[in-house]
Amino acid sequence: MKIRYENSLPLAAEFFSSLGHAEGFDTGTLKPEDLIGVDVLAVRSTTQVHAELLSCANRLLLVGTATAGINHLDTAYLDRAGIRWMSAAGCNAQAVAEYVLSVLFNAHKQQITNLNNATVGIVGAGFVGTALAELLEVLGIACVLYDPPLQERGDPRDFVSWQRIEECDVITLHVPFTRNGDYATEAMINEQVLSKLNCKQLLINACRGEVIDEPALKQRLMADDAPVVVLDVFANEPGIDMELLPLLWLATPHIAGHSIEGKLLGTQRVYQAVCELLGITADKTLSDFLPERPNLHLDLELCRDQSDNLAPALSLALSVYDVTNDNNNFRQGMTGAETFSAMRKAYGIRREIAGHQVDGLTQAQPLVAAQLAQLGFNLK
Ligand SMILES: NC(=O)c1ccc[n+]([C@@H]2O[C@H](COP(=O)([O-])OP(=O)(O)OC[C@H]3O[C@@H](n4cnc5c(N)ncnc54)[C@H](O)[C@@H]3O)[C@@H](O)[C@H]2O)c1
Ligand SMILES: O=C(O)[C@H](O)[C@H](O)COP(=O)(O)O
Repeated sequence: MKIRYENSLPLAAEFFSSLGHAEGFDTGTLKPEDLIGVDVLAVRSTTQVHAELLSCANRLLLVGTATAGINHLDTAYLDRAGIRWMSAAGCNAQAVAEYVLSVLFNAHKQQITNLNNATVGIVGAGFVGTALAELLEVLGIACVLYDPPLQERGDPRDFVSWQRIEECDVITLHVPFTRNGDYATEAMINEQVLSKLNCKQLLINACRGEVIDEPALKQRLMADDAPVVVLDVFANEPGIDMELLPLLWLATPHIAGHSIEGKLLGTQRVYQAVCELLGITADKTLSDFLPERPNLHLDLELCRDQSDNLAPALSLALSVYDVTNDNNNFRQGMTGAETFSAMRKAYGIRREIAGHQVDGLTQAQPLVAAQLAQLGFNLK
């Protein structure tokens, strides 16, 4: 079994080397002839797997992407060619949900959005949308879901109309990037939608840049009553439109899903698919590789703050991950396509909430303790 893997899959050598001859390649360097004699190709979203790349592949059985998104795979071609493909669906849903939570807590802190009486409109109620809705429910923050494909398939949850989404205080996008079909998402946030949003509304995109019509967004953001916008993803990455950056409240270089757990789970899912292909048991688990849990200390004064019951969760969640640090680093370092890719490559992937232990709580704070435990913190 010959496996080629993109070097950005963390621990790929550890996972794959016992399965056969496993060899890494740097992003952007894989050539069609490198796939001669290869059985498995493992990538992340930064390798476009299309007919031309696969033109010399003579024994390819499986293409696995260690990501949630699949728009970098030509799945129609793979199906026609009889090559199996798989994605790591849901691997980084918690990471993206925690990214959005960090945005929301910063918006609350800076009085852009009062989360105590705001409604969050979640567009796309798959793995990420659902993980986010669960966090918001624990915190008592109102949210509504919009997902016509799921609704049509009989998902029993309550869904709202698009019109209701446009009225939400926060609109957060968690759909795949699709160009065809009844529910194509390409430019679903277009000039018409943007014209209905106002400066009290917050729009977050952590799915794919192409879901927003960027020229229309740029135009809209130049007006006085423009919505507040946060982008983790951009059209044409890594060669993004630099003129957009000063118009955004927060911007990050497509790292919403880059948690340690999310990335390792992505690699593990591809490893499991290869084991299945070989008919062997997948015996390597994430706990073999995850580092020790860091400790956090909760300031008990925050639990006594009667004016804002979100204060303890906000403080802890932002100490786990504060998106404004990534925003600052991005703005300081970003000069063009090369630095966009370099920043993503060098990103110090973070641990998720569940990877943290919290001390400082006493039996006098049972409600706060219950909320933090439901958010995923491990209480000492
Ligand atoms: N920024 C990041 O780092 C990052 C990380 C993970 C995922 N993503 C992106 O986010 C997307 C969503 O991730 P996921 O894991 O939740 O995927 P998912 O497939 O579980 O969920 C996507 C949901 O969107 C719904 N949907 C499709 N078209 C729609 C439309 N027109 N309107 C409303 N809903 C629609 C689907 O029915 C599905 O329920 C991925 O496809 C990926 O592109 C980005
Ligand atoms: O689709 C996904 O899973 C995410 O967008 C993922 O975080 C992308 O990360 P990359 O593959 O570019 O490292």
